[in-house]
Amino acid sequence: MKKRIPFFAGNWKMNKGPSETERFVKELATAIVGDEAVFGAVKANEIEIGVFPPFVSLERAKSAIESANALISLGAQNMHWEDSGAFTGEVSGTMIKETGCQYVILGHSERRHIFGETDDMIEMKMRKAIALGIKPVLCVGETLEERDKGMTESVVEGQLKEAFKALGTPQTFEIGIVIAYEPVWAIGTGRKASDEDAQRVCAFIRSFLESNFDSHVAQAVRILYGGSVKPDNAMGLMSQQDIDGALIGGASLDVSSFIGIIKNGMASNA
Ligand SMILES: O=C(CO)COP(=O)(O)O
Repeated sequence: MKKRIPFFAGNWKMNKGPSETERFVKELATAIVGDEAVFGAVKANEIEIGVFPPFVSLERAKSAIESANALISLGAQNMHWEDSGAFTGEVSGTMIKETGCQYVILGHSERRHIFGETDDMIEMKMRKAIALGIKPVLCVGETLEERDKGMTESVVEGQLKEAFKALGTPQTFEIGIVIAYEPVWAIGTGRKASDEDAQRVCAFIRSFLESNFDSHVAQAVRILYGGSVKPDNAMGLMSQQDIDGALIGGASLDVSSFIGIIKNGMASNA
């Protein structure tokens, strides 16, 4: 039996402006509150549900969550490592904190590959988020080419080492750092990693935490899988020992499929 609280997190990417966000959060809240099993589990702190809207929709999401009393966590998809300054187009951690974010996704492969984010940038963001009390959801994962060359573990290990290089102590993790294993080739492709492959890499991440920090950290940190998660494949994933939830892109944009993932995932959380 896993002791960690399963986390079902919807990364909306560049979808849903403020009006659509408000509509969606209301609909999601109604679905959560209206489902006794789901709402009971959320209230008892047995599962966590989170949404990660675009920056401009965060404030609207926050007020919709509050007025619905639906116990939905809120996060941003990125942040800058400085508090303020001449960084045209950027948004700081202090700003997302002020809008009510408890979480921030850092190092998503779309940021790394499309926008050229480096391990150094991600490391600075990690440190800043933690200093501000925002929980990072650190994304790691290999490309198809790296996978085909048998480099999955070495790529993931390199990304973890870089992200945590200045965060030397187990105490750092007390804030509730989350790690998401997202193989790049599985994102938005409909080609989910097999349950066994996803489990193998998530177990590898846990062993990295054990050897670089301590066994308490390794047992406490939640490790999510992301990449083409859908209602019909959530059961197999959530029955894996080291997978504590999902970071969901496309299927989180629709209330019924998001709820479907949560329900199926809850049913099989080993
Ligand atoms: O990138 C993802 C979540 O961060 C996964 O996206 P999809 O669920 O659309 O494959």
